[in-house]
Amino acid sequence: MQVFPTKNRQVLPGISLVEWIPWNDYEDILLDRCKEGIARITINRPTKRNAFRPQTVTELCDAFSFIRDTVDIGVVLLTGIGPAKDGRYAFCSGGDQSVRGDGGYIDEMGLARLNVLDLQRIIRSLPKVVIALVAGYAIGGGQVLHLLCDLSIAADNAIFGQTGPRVGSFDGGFGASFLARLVGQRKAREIWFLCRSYDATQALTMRLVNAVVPLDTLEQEGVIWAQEILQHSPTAIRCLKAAFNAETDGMSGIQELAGQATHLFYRTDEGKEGKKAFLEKRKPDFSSELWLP
Ligand SMILES: CC(C)(COP(=O)(O)OP(=O)(O)OC[C@H]1O[C@@H](n2cnc3c(N)ncnc32)[C@H](O)[C@@H]1OP(=O)(O)O)[C@@H](O)C(=O)NCCC(=O)NCCSC(=O)c1cc(O)c2ccccc2c1O
Repeated sequence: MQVFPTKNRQVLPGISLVEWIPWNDYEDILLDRCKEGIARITINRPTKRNAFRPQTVTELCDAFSFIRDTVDIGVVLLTGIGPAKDGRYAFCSGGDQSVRGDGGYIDEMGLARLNVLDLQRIIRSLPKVVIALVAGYAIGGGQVLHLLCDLSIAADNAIFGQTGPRVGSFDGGFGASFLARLVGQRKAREIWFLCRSYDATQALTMRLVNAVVPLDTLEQEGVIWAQEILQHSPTAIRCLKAAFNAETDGMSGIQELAGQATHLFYRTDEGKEGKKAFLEKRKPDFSSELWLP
């Protein structure tokens, strides 16, 4: 992947606390990183209120995979570019209805896709912290994306809502069940059944977001939160994320948490002895290991 020359590109209003370095060339998104260990992904379709088409989602999946493999990045800020030419902001307005066909959203090959579901799982299982920075609309599948981020900071102009039952769609996965975990069954049913909009203060009250800040300080706040997280133990954070997921994500959540345990075990002398003995064609010697309480 190409690293471009330094150029601090602005995607939200306000002063940047870090220097963003463009990181890869995409059509629908912008991927930047800074030397402090933060990546920033920006949905860049302002004329559509940052709605996603299959290509947008493919690019987002690619960016998250790249971030996963970059060991000096610990936190990702996910946002939508703004303002649009009409002065309005959007985090993301969900699936691009203009390319919706029978069975999904039509990609360049003419295939109907719901590939945002893949993206949801990628964000969920990324062993790093993802923070949504929501300016303006987080609607439909865009509201679900913000929901799937570990933390969410809203600008004071943020508007959240579901439109599925109005536009003939629904997300019965994380979009319904994880929402209910966050805001409670009654509120989640209200959000989906009535398709109303909720402002940033209402979102904070129902615990849909962690904080509300002035629009001009949204990115700064995200960077400050990221910098605080980055001072802490990467292993503790990744195990905690897996532990939170295990509580809600069934067998795949347990798999993630167990994977972290295996990852740690492989780094111990005890774990290494098993492999070493196999390769040396001898019985493993675990006699120096203690059966700890
Ligand atoms: C987001 C809005 C409330 C903003 O309203 P506003 O009045 O500010 O702006 P406009 O409506 O005039 O929009 C400006 C401009 O953007 C276009 N646009 C906005 N949103 C979309 C969109 N989602 N798709 C395509 N285009 C969009 C709009 O047409 C205007 O274009 P012009 O050319 O006319 O200037 C409001 O725009 C709004 O309500 N948008 C639609 C929100 C919506 O219904 N989203 C889809 C929900 S369904 C979904 O997201 C979804 C996706 C999935 O992939 C799933 C997968 C699996 C399960 C479920 C899924 C799912 O539910």
